[in-house]
Amino acid sequence: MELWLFILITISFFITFFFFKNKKKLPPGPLSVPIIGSLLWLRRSPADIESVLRDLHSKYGPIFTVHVGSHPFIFILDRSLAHKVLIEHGAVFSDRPPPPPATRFLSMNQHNVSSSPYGPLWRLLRRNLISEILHPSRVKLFSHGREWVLDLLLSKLHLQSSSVVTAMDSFRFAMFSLLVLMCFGEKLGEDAIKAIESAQRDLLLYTSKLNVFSFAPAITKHLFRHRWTTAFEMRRRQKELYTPLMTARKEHKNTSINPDVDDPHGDRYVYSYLDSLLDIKLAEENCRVLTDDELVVLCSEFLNAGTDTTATALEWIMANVVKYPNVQAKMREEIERVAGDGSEVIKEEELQRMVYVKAVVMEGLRRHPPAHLVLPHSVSEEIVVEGYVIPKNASINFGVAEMGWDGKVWEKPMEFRPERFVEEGVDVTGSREIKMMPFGVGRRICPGLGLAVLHLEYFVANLVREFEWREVEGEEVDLAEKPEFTVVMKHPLRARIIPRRSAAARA
Ligand code: HEM
Repeated sequence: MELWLFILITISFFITFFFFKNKKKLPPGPLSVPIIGSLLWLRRSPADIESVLRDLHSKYGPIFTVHVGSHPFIFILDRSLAHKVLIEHGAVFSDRPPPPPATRFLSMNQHNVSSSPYGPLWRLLRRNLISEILHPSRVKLFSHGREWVLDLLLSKLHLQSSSVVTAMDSFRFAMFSLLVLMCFGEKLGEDAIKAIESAQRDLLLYTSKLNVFSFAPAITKHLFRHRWTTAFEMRRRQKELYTPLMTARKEHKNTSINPDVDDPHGDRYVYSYLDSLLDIKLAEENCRVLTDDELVVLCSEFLNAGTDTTATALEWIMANVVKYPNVQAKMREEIERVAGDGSEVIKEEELQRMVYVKAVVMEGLRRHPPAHLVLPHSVSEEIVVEGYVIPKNASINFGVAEMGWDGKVWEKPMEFRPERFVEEGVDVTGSREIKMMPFGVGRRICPGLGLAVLHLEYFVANLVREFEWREVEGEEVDLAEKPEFTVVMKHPLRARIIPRRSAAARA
């Protein structure tokens, strides 16, 4: 064959190949300008991004694509389509996109529940978390911990009751202390908990700075090297704080103490999340146990996943309780009817009979979901949805807030009306139909759903029983939002709290 003919055939082959390759019809979206478009997108604030997504939804419909670099981000803001992909095609849509290479150390190469690919490791870690810690029978074992933390929280609030309280810090600390107990099995002192909390938080807030590594990692890794080393140093600090706790638990495991009897420190020994992780053997990797770095990553995930999410939801709910005295009065009436007006705290069994308290919590999660998007999903194989190709390298996300605010399902969706859940309950798992999805739906649904709802009901009911929550004179509660790790109140809740019973009655 002549050389020129060979070259011509080769060129035609490549042109045809790329033509067909590029012909894949991705969901529609704005034209992307390489590099400049990506840089502009990366510079946007999270608040901006949400309003852009809303505009793109009205322009392009229920599913659309945004390109950052060569990476397609696909968004679904429509309830029925979300149901179709997350429930009907759940096995395909439950993967996670790989993190940028420069940040892989944060998840120890995806060796945790939230970032591991849909496969045997994820199944093992998730099943362990649910069956050993988050199953209702296990959650019950920590009721003493909830009473302990509630008592600390109420005592702290009582000390501030003559002045104005900014509640969020106390809420976050309470949720964190509870999770530390469930994670390490120990009731640590306030200073120790605070040290771990600040190490966690520093790293968590810093991770948003690592987003730059998603774009041209070969270059950004050198340009932003300082960010990488800072995050690395923060992880080292975290490990330093965890090490004595891990050592204590390993020693406990080796001394064959009967877990059903009291431990040498006088506290009841309760099997903790860390204990369950120490018992894991990775079948796919010669049955090895988890390394210390992997234990740090998994414990850190447990503490992060359940703290800000629950504390944020608690703050939003209490903000509405302060803003709407009629809601507070109805709760108060129900609490008294079910639990009497004795001096004890509300018991977890009593919550089951508090229909209105439960409705307030659900309405809070619908109107103010702590996460407006879920964690990014990806598909395990290329699939066509509504005539569009969803490629394997795409990150896929879902508009949680938009779904809970859909006027086709909810009358006056932006109003805070717990009554809607008294008349008719809702299935937040969305298995038949999605009406709201504050915890995601499908195979990656939040495994902490039950624990989070229990914590919210327990703390909301007891906070309302203990204090009357009032607006600060001249300061209307402002429900403006600000996206951080979760979507928090732009102006944190400040309230005047008046004890409903004397300190003597509490004692
Ligand atoms: C109000 C509180 C909470 C909210 C609103 C919430 C919300 C969410 C959401 C939206 C997701 C992502 C679902 C997806 O990717 O499709 C998620 C995942 C997750 N959550 Fe929660 N969460 C809360 C509390 C908790 C608690 C208390 C824990 C555990 C202690 C927890 C552990 C996790 C884990 C491990 C994942 C990853 C699941 C997986 O990838 O398989 N969350 N959560």
